[in-house]
Amino acid sequence: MASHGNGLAKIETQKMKEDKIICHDDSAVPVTAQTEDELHSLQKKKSGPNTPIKDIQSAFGIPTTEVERQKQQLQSISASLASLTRETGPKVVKGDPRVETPKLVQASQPKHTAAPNITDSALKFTHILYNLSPAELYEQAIQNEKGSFITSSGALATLSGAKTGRSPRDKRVVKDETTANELWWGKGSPNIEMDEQTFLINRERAVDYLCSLEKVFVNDQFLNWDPNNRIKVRIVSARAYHSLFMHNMCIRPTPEELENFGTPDFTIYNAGKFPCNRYTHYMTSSTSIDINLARREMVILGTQYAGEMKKGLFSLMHYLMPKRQILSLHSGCNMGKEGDVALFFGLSGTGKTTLSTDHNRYLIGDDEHCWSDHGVSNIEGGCYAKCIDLSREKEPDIWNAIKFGTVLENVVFEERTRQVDYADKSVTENTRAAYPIEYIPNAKIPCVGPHPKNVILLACDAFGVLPPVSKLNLAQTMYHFISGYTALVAGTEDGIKEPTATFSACFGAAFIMLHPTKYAAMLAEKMQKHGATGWLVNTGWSGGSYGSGGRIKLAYTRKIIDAIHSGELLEANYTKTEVFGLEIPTELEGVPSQILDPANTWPDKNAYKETLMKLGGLFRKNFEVFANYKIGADNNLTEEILAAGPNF
Ligand SMILES: Nc1ncnc2c1ncn2[C@@H]1O[C@H](COP(=O)(O)OP(=O)(O)OP(=O)(O)O)[C@@H](O)[C@H]1O
Ligand SMILES: O=C([O-])CC(=O)C(=O)O
Ligand SMILES: [Ca+2]
Ligand SMILES: [Mn+2]
Repeated sequence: MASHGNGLAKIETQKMKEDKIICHDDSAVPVTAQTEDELHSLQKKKSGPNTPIKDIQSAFGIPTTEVERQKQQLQSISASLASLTRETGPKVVKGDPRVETPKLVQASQPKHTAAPNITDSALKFTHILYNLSPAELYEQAIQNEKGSFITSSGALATLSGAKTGRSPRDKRVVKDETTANELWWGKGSPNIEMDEQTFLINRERAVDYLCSLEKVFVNDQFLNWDPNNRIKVRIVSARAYHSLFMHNMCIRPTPEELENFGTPDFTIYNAGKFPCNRYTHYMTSSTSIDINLARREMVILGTQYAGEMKKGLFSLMHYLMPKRQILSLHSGCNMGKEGDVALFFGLSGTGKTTLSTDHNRYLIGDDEHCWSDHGVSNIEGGCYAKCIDLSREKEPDIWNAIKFGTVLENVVFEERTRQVDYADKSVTENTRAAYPIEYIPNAKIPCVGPHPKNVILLACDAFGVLPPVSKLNLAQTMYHFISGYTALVAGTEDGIKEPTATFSACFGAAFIMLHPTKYAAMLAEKMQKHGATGWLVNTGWSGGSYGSGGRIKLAYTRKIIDAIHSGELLEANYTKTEVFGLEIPTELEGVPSQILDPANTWPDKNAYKETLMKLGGLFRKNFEVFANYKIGADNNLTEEILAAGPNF
């Protein structure tokens, strides 16, 4: 070996035979790409109509009809985003500017012959990210939206900003000649009026904001699994978080359905954090959620809480469906192996999602349904579960649904491992997971079912005086449905910090559009016709009020619900409670008998009686406004309902 100056031997490469020339452990054929760009372009395969075609002129092999269709689709989006006050702009282009810059599909713009009033906004391009996939939305969120992270289970953690719940006091509905007569206005109603002109001002504000952005997200999706009553919705939003949330919560079109989507029936303009102008008439804060039924549009300004979109669409359904003799319901819904369907009504936090998600039954949906002459259908394509104190043991199906694709709102996680701490309320109590319904293993797809057999009214009674379960007759069911009692659990509605007794007609006064008695009459008619049994289940306190007693164990509530489904509870022995006159079972397998009657659980009997009377009084007072309304065609029913309230 030849020695060099530094004393080390020079390594000589031996001449080898052809097959031994290169010494490597890589048996694969090397890439054929000549440049890095070329290599990266190999990575992505072209797919369905969601991917913009690169260049119309050289769209080799793509039929002109496809080019035409894409153009039409873009023109439709362009029309959605058009200013109502200016003649030009924005120019909309499909695709992410950073990824697709040189070759984009562009809507043909109207020709302007040396327009003297040309503006900068008319010269600007707005890039449209149309029905992106969850993976693409993850990338968009992580690149552009602070507070977006992948958790250890693969979910996308996001922050909803200053608002971590809905803002019902900032909701406005346009009052015009039609809606003035059709909708429920005034005391107790969720519909606070605004005029058409103000709506247009807010609409323009949202559209201008959205078009001023480099890119906006557009989702074209469906509501309602009943094919005869499907509604096409378009959601225009500023954040990937919003786009992924709605991707999960609305029904996802197949590529074929998307191709033939056409014009939407309803459009949401979600400007997120961009506020409304408080000098505008009717505006009382910098948040505004505006519904215009005639224009089939909704505008969101000054809140990024995604639940506003979900519940805004639910309000729309509460208007559209009753017109077709279909009852819209703020309820969960599941079905047993024998095809027995149960509805779970209840206000926020009472257990609709938790109790309709049941390993032994098929999940039809967790929150919003329709009941037509053909049975029930889910309005949505996903679930929106509370996740405060979520545990794998108590709620395994929800736990397992929190994986890739799921939006996790406002949760706290360990900095490095990204392990979520579901007990942490640092951001809010109202932490939420939004996931597609098929993430629940026993989801029933399509999400439809036969007529309900059981109608379960859930109340989270913070007073601790309502029994864990009572069997209701029809009049009692209607009384409690119209009352819509619960103790609102902190957080879902902005500004409410601890449980307080609330009454919310139809268990959803924030979303109904017509007078509560209209929905109640439809429910009574349907329950009677299909022989459904009503139940009142208290998922709240036992052994004392909030502060002294404790919340009824979820395991006991599940046993109660099981006994309702199986028919076992119908066969039980019953006694009647004082004041509310509720039929309560004396025994129920798996549940300690002494908790079935709340009178037995309170250490202080006088305190119990006092609290019971107090709640009875609150029910009475609340019902006064309904005393003058007739429910359905039958006068007897109205009287029976009035008599079904507390008696003392
Ligand atoms: N006995 C019980 N029954 C039902 N839920 C209980 C019970 N005890 C505690 N909980 C908890 O109460 C919460 C019920 O919330 P859930 O998400 O089911 O409400 P929801 O009715 O679906 O509300 P929303 O309409 O806001 O989605 C869950 O966090 C659940 O774990
Ligand atoms: O809308 C929300 O934020 C959550 C929800 O389901 C409800 O409040 O009923
Ligand atoms: Ca829910
Ligand atoms: Mn709800």
